[in-house]
Amino acid sequence: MSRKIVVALGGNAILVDKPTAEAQQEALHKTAKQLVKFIKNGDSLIISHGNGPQVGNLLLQQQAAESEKNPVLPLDTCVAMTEGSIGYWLQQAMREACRMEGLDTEVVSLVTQVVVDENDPSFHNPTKPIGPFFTEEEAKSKTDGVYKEDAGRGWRKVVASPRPIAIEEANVIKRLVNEGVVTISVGGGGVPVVRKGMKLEGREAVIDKDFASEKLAEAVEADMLLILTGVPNVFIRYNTPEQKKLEEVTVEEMKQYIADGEFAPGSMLPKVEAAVEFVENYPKGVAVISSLENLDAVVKGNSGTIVKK
Ligand SMILES: Nc1ncnc2c1ncn2[C@@H]1O[C@H](COP(=O)(O)OP(=O)(O)O)[C@@H](O)[C@H]1O
Ligand SMILES: NC(=O)OP(=O)(O)O
Repeated sequence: MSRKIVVALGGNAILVDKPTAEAQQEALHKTAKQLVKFIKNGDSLIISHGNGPQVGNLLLQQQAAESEKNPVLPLDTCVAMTEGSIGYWLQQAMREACRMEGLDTEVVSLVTQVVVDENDPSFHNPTKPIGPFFTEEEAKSKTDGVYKEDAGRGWRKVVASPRPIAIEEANVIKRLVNEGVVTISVGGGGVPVVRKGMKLEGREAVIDKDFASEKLAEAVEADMLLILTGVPNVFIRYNTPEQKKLEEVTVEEMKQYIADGEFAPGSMLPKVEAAVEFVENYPKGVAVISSLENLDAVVKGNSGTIVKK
């Protein structure tokens, strides 16, 4: 049976070790070889991806070269730039992976605008980590914004991350999906915009790609929201001797684990919250959190952490 699958690619699908264009393209070629298995299986793929490391690096490059003739561009524009660059790498990789399997599937990436509330409290409380990791000492000497500790992995710049409300280009994405085109959209969470009468205005922020992917999954009425990250399953009591793998979990059970504080805010919590939100808002669908390495089993539908009504 053909399924509509929104797959949200996490950091390790794009940036494995080196942040060079070449290394990221190589990682995306490996990712595409895995993802093409869904297409071979007859499924429709609706792809989204993160941009946290890339958008932070782009800002640093701009700051390093700043002059009157070469000003630093606003963050919403930088999100659009990274959505474009990663989208380009990914559409090239997906097209090649399809051809290698004898498939002539069309692939397109779209710079997507995502509507947010201009009064979202996150504009006054930055939480979204971007760019490279620093030591505490390095971070405390920075003067270009707020730096916070990121889930035990080091210190990173943090920026506002409003919740997505609607995807401006949802209808065109749906049309492309219905025509059998593999779409790459809401990359980096999409460009944050607010509605001002007839106009859309960009806002300096980075939307969480898991929440934006959830909105995308609702918009296309996906059978599955698949969040791919660095672990094959979500765990409770993670990183302790009593850690336990979650396999099939109901929305109510997952909500209880969230309330018990089982998931780290900067890493696993947004994924679990996005999974719960999708199944609550679109109960016909399921949400799966797993890793690229585990994809063969996920394609068969019996692996990863599966959140169901
Ligand atoms: N409860 C948990 N269960 C599984 N992994 C967890 C948990 N808490 C934190 N993690 C870590 O969070 C990571 C996912 O967050 P992150 O790397 O920020 O996401 P992304 O893959 O989108 O870049 C996992 O690879 C794992 O190392
Ligand atoms: N925008 C976003 O959520 O990016 P990461 O997943 O790379 O943090």
